[in-house]
Amino acid sequence: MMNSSGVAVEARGLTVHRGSRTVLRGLDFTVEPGRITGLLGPSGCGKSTLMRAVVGTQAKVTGTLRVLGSPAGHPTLRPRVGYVTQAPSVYTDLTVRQNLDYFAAILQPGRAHRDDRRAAVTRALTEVDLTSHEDALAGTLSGGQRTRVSLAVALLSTPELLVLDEPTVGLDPVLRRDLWQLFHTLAAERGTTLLISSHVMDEAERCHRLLLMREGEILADDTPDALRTTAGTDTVEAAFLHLVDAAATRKENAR
Ligand SMILES: Nc1ncnc2c1ncn2[C@@H]1O[C@H](COP(=O)(O)OP(=O)(O)OP(=O)(O)O)[C@@H](O)[C@H]1O
Repeated sequence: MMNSSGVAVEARGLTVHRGSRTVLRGLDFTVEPGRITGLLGPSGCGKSTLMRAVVGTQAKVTGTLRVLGSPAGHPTLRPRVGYVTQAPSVYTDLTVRQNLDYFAAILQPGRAHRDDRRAAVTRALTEVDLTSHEDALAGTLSGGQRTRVSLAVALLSTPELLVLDEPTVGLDPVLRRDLWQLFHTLAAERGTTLLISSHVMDEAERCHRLLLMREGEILADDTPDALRTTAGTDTVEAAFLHLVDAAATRKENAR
């Protein structure tokens, strides 16, 4: 269930401190439901921190952050929000199916749900195209395959919001393309909202909307087309650089 304003995520004055540093600085943004929003920016700009805040695992968060109509991290959001961290979280000594069986049993414990669990595991394996590897030990999989196991775990509960932290990093072009196809299928056919981080600017073109970040601030919140048009550039990467320069000039003039 979305909130009354039809927004999947809404942040107002979102600020996060890590150690003695202010890592996110009073961010205001929204994430549209049923769309793919890309969170792009250079390494260290705060993408993972923002995602951790959205899924409710980040400490020292101030401001307003509402997710699917509830405060971020609210217990009722657990089955509604899927989160895939940068490091794939799989048990290397279990097979692919055993990994999924294990997480399915946490989500839906008890004998009464055995058939539902089996169906959910089979569906998730199919979605990430790992059916042919279901009996392989996770420890013997490639990095990309492990990422897909993590993604399958996140898909077990058919989440309304899927938060993916650099899911395509280190993958070959074919796997990257296949994963992006899956993301678009999830948005189009299931109405899933996806928030996906990347520091690879060419992935920006695959998103419906973009949040461009730099040094804990949001430089732009728009569609790839609108960003290119406004900046008068051919690519989102060039638009990003244009925005960085404009922000630096504004700061300089404000001194
Ligand atoms: N535990 C911590 N204590 C203090 N500062 C931290 C901690 N973890 C991260 N930071 C700082 O917070 C900032 C944002 O980090 P974050 O991991 O959110 O960036 P990112 O954009 O996701 O980077 P990357 O693309 O490299 O994953 C960085 O400058 C980092 O040094």
